[in-house]
Amino acid sequence: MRVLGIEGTAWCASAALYDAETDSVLIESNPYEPDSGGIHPREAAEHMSEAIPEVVDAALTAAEEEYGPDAVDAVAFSRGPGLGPCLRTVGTAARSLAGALDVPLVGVNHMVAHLEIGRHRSGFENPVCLNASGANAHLLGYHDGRYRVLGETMDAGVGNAIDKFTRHVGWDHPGGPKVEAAARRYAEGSDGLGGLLDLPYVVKGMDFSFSGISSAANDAYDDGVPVDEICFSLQEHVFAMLTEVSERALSLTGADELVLGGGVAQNDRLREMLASMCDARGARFHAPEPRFLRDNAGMIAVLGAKMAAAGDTLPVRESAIDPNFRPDQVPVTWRHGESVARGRAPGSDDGTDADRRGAEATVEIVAAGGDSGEAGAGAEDGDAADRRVIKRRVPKEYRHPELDRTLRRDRTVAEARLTSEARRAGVPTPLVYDADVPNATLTLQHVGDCDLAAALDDGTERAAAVGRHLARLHDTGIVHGDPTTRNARVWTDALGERSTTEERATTGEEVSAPDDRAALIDFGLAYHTGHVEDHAMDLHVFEGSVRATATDPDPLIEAFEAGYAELGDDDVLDRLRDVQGRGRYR
Ligand SMILES: C[C@@H](O)[C@H](NC(=O)OP(=O)(O)OC[C@H]1O[C@@H](n2cnc3c(N)ncnc32)[C@H](O)[C@@H]1O)C(=O)O
Ligand SMILES: Nc1ncnc2c1ncn2[C@@H]1O[C@H](COP(=O)(O)OP(=O)(O)OP(=O)(O)O)[C@@H](O)[C@H]1O
Ligand SMILES: [Fe+2]
Repeated sequence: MRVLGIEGTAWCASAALYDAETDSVLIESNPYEPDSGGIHPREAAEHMSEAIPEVVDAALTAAEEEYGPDAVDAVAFSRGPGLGPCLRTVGTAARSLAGALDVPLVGVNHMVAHLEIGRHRSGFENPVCLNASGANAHLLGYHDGRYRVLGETMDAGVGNAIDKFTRHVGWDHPGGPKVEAAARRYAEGSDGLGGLLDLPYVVKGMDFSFSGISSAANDAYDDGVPVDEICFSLQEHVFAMLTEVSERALSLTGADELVLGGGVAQNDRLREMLASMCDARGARFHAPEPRFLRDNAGMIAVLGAKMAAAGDTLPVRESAIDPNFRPDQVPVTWRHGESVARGRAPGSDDGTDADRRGAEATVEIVAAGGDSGEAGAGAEDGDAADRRVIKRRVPKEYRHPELDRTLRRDRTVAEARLTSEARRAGVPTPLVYDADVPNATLTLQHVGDCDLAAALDDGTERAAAVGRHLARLHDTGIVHGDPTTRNARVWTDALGERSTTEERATTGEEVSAPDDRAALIDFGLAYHTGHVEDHAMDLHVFEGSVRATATDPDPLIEAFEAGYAELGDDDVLDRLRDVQGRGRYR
């Protein structure tokens, strides 16, 4: 099969021919280069009108020279996301070409193409994908016929966040390569260990935000901080955030393969950090060559061929473009019926016997021994009575040592403090026996029999309990920051069997029986806030983790929201709808 692909979502007019038999890709591109400032949508659309016919003609001529008049079996095009006027030009060109050649039309989601090209080139079976492009930044994982958005930016795309700073400085578009060069200059001038500006680092579970860091970088420039130092610090923070959430996604899904896509993936430092993180956890990492990273029609043609082979073609009347086309809207027809093995099924390692490794920390489970009065007072009844957890936030090689120290210290302090505060607010959490801040190590009570992730099949009661726990937490002005199915621990004995005395004794509250079936752990990203938006994000993060790991997420999510509604604020649930409805592809 040979497919002609057309791309033109924003800046790159491109056409490509993919020959599936030889796995060869020929790409013809013509980029739009703004005279000043960023991408102007009108100018970009004018560029597409001129350049798309040219690149299509060049690709088609090359195809017919090599393969004769029947060179093309299907025409694939980027349907979205992207700028409406640009997408319309591409759509029109694709429809008329498919008509003229009398071949099927394939509508490709541009972000899924950024993912699939990495999967295709690496040969990985079921990777998590980090899309680091101009207008987007998100993590995708395949589950049950769809690519789920495991985490994403809460505001700007990663390239746009960097370009916002370079525009402020007066540099030409695109800014990313210039920031990379300036950062390298700075690192070389200081043996890679140059001082780091303190910039906002915002991660909530697998979601993240760049708006604060772009503004802080602009302010630093206005205050006279040398621009190379700002570029270096900007990269160190932004890419560490992306690497951290990627590691969390690997940990949550149990995947052991990561692929990278998008224009920002051309950055050496980002690739270095991701490779280092994967190496440290025994995962495989792949970033395709640069011509497949920045926007290009090669990736559209390659995915187009897989879709066409699966019969996933479009009648012209249904081929409208979609500027807000999300990757999780796409039925993944070309992987239909695939049973995908994970390195480790989510939650299969239930943490009862083995030592654990989360995304941030190693967790060692130890017997407290007979010498501790504390453990006797607080520990669970039954077999696990004497077990404790030693949680060490290990240094991460991939991030700058200063940032690494700060994050490990701050999170250890936050976790010790807020785990205890939450407990006082009536939320079951482990007792904190010891906090060794210089070594970023906590000694905690061992709670639960397994992670909620391992008990989702029969988890509605527990999901409701987690909803009530978050409502109690929010009511005291705390957000958890990372309430995933791996950060809720549950007891697996039959409902009602377990005594509730311990919780009553420690919280002073009469908890209903199902509520002590689940405890919250891992308060390292928790903080105080009364903002409805932050509370809603907690719910959003939990639901995202359920969607990423449960076979049948809807009843769990319903139970979770009902639990939250019992004790929580309706405004938060309303805001959750808002958060969910917000398209980020503008
Ligand atoms: C929807 C579609 O139109 C959009 N396309 C897009 O954003 O172009 P892409 O080629 O994936 O990425 C361009 C971005 O990639 C950045 N970039 C390019 N080279 C870079 C480098 N060496 N370091 C950092 N950023 C870089 C640019 O500054 C620019 O922000 C997308 O994929 O989100
Ligand atoms: N107090 C505890 N009682 C029982 N098990 C625990 C406890 N603390 C941690 N664990 C186990 O260890 C795993 C990792 O712990 P934790 O989530 O605190 O680490 P982390 O590295 O911060 O993880 P992540 O960032 O991936 O959520 C948990 O999913 C759980 O299985
Ligand atoms: Fe792109």
